[in-house]
Amino acid sequence: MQNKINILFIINPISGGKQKGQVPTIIDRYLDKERFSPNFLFSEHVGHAKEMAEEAVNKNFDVIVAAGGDGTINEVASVLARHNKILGILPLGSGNGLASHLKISKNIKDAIEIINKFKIVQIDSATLNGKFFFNLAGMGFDAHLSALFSNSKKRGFNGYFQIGIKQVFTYKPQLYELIIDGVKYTRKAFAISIANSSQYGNNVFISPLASVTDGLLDVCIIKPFPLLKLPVLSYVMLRAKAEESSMIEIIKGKSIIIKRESEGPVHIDGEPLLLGDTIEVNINPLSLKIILP
Ligand SMILES: Nc1ncnc2c1ncn2[C@@H]1O[C@H](COP(=O)(O)OP(=O)(O)OP(=O)(O)O)[C@@H](O)[C@H]1O
Repeated sequence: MQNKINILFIINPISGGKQKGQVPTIIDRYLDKERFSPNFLFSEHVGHAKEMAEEAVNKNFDVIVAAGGDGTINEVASVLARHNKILGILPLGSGNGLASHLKISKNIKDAIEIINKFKIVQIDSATLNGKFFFNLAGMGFDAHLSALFSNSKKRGFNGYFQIGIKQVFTYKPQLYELIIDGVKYTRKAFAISIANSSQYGNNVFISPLASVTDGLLDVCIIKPFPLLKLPVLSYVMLRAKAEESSMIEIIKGKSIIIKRESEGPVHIDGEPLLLGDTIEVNINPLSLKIILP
């Protein structure tokens, strides 16, 4: 008989605002144990999933499953991309942007079935000032919101929505200078998202035609807009119509430099970070092995 594959599940107990105590039991029930030998660890703080993933790759784990949202995936995948190991996803986050783009079911039993089938594909990753991201990074309103969200006790889609709706009334657009594959653009923007995948999560699309295997990033510039047009912007994103809308400009590229008015927050896969006024983003084509449907 072939050796079993050592697979580690790193579970974020707080992602998505749902209890995860039963998750190991459920995985144990549905995972193909002829093929896999499972282990389970819960993250205890920000950065812990990354530390555990580092330890695991040094201990012969070839597959690590991030059981959480985009932040958990980011911590685990940042390690796996460097070590050429395989990522699995159980989407148990609030937005689940990357998992939604990749059509990984949010039903845990179905998501485990995807792992059982063990189809491995390579996708692009990107770095922002040297830090990996896999779904979306951004600045402007997005980053402002994710900084507030991470300091609040609210989680889940409703949490995001409640904070977002208050902030949209007071946020002021910023001026940016962008150099995308050597071409210069000056734009005032409400937000700039740099998209590897198509969506923030919860089927809110910023770049509906984005591909995680095209070797390109989509720089999505949300132009300043009067508040009266907020429902239109919401419609555009929920109906995946950014390409047809005059409210969003999308420029594709591999190498992006953005100079902004001042230092401030950015977000990397939804997790906020304070950075200086110059941001550099690059794509790493087909650099992450991942289990996909
Ligand atoms: N035990 C813990 N206590 C507090 N924070 C944790 C713990 N374990 C992990 N974290 C942090 O929780 C944050 C949020 O995780 P994650 O992004 O997976 O969930 P989410 O925000 O609910 O989902 P999504 O990003 O898909 O919207 C990450 O920054 C992660 O580092």
